[in-house]
Amino acid sequence: MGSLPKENENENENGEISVMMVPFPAQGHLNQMLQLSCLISTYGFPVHYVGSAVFNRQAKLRVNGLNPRDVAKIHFQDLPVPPYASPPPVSDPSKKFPAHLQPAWDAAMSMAAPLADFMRSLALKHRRVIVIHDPLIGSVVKDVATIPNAESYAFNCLSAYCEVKFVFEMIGQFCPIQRLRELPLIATTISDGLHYFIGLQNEALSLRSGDIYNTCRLIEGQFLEILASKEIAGDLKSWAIGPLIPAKPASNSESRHKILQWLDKQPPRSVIFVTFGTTTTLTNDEIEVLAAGLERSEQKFVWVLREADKANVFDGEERRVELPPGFEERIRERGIVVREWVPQPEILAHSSTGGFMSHCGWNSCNESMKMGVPIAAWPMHSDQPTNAVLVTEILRVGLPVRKWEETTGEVVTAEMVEDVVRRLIALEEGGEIRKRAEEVAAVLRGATEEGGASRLEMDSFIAHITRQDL
Ligand SMILES: O=c1ccn([C@@H]2O[C@H](COP(=O)(O)OP(=O)(O)O[C@H]3O[C@H](CO)[C@@H](O)[C@H](O)[C@H]3O)[C@@H](O)[C@H]2O)c(=O)[nH]1
Repeated sequence: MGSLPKENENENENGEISVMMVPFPAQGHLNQMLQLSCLISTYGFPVHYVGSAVFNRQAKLRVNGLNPRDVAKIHFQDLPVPPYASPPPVSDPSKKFPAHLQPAWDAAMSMAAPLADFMRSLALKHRRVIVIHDPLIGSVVKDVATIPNAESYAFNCLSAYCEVKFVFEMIGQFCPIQRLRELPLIATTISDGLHYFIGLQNEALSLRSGDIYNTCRLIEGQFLEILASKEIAGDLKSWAIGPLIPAKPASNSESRHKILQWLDKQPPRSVIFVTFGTTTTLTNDEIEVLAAGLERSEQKFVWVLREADKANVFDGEERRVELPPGFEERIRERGIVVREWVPQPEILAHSSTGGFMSHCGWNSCNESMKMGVPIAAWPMHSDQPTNAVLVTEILRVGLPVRKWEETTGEVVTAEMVEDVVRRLIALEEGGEIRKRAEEVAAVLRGATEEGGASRLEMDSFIAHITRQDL
């Protein structure tokens, strides 16, 4: 274990409480945990962000929409993990789930012992230690049960709608929401390895003292109520405190990214932003279809063409994904393709961005909704098909590229891409969806400002963890 971190002077006010954050090692989870870390730190607590050196470095490097000054207040604690394989992602249309990340997740399980030492060291110095962990990695904090003045909370990085589907699937009971029953089991969209891994976390999850959700009660209230029911949550308290992504994303670099400079020159709401998170590897056929569809739509676009992350993003070169011959020359006047990491929240917040073709990872959904950008939903795996239904059918802030349950494998065509891009950017239908997206954005922004619904729940969580009952 590294040397114990120092705590800032401005943290004295609440110095009797120390908070430890334990993220699941994958980008879509690291950044939500970092956003929550920064929010908690504004209440004056020392916040320790705990993980392997590689994943802590990744979280810091890819700070997303957060103010670097706020991130600087977080104490990153590197814990040892054994070496693990970092193979390249697989491009297989029938297996979209990033099973190549499993070695990193398995290695993270060995953090339990050093993490327990760290918890104990904090527990000696503070009245109470609060451990906030991703439910996907709950077993590494199981020693919380042996420390009288420590308690743990699960921070759920999925939509409440998806959590409902997931929970009823896990307990094997009849899901009360018919639309969720119609969707394929989540277990069929993840790898067997992750399925087994999740099973390992469940026992430790029973130790938690409450649940935190990165969503807003004003848009997902009915699903949060199901999750809080006696049948599911017992007597556990829960708090919906999101979406955590700042409404005005801060820039994390000195210079303005070239995509933002390009967007500066485009008319308002004229550009579709196309990107599929950090766990998607498109097949060559999908790349061809997407390229042809974007070209035929005759709309402006920004396309981030990246492969899924490797288990160690610093390990070797990323494979360069190739486009159909001549594509980039033909679209030069109205499109831009990049292959590197981009400031996604800033791009979504740009006034020229009029739509977002997305795989519907929960971060992307939250970012898009908070910035008021309508979504063209092309889900790939895991929670994404469920999120796609949430945003297109329930919240009505997007259109499906395809209906997940009606198609399988390689069936998105260039015509489908062309059609959805036109409808979203150029046709009246898109205007109506945009209006709805702007309404939802106003609700979410209000909720996360001081005195708003999500911020009040955060205040309530803070009041709970600082209660005087020890
Ligand atoms: O060039 C890039 C690429 C990604 N991002 C950010 O990376 C995050 C990606 O997260 P998300 O949209 O949730 O997609 P995934 O990376 O695929 O996230 C995984 O984790 C999510 C949270 O559990 C799940 O909802 C997804 O299904 C799962 O694949 C977002 O914050 C993006 O803004 C960038 O800022 N720049």
